[in-house]
Amino acid sequence: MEKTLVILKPSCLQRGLVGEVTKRFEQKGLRLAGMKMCQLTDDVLSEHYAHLAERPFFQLLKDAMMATPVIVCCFEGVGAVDVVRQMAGTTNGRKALPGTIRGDFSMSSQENIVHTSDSLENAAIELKRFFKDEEIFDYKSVSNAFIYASDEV
Ligand SMILES: Nc1ncnc2c1ncn2[C@@H]1O[C@H](COP(=O)(O)OP(=O)(O)OP(=O)(O)O)[C@@H](O)[C@H]1O
Repeated sequence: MEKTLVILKPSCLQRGLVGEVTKRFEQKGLRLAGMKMCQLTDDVLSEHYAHLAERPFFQLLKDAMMATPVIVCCFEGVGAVDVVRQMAGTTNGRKALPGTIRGDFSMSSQENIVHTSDSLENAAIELKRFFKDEEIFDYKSVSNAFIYASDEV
């Protein structure tokens, strides 16, 4: 089953939106396969945001991501990477469409509530960055009765 990384950013925790954001993904039909609270470090953020290293806001972004712990989540489902990305909305909260997480809860490019993997390839890299293999639950290991109905067996 396709898996993607979601980071509930410090802005999500500070605004008290953890339940709301998680609820949206769950209600959509995505399945939570991993979740933990952790304090990010400058080193891991430099790796995670390496594509932004030359941007003027790079250090500010890293500082904002270390302002409080974050919650890293693994959601899974058919087409999960694109579904989650669409639900998050575009980077700038002021431009994100209403109905998306950023469109509904952010007025900022930086403090935009969630990070979501932007491709299947990056999702695999990012999940490895933030989770040990054993921290991702394998739903196939339990009875079929627990497997959420989906168009993929
Ligand atoms: N112009 C900006 N000013 C301040 N922060 C920014 C700006 N552009 C991007 N960021 C921050 O850097 C993060 C990563 O930027 P990127 O261009 O990869 O956007 P994204 O793929 O929509 O976001 P994410 O990777 O967090 O899902 C953004 O989510 C945001 O927090």
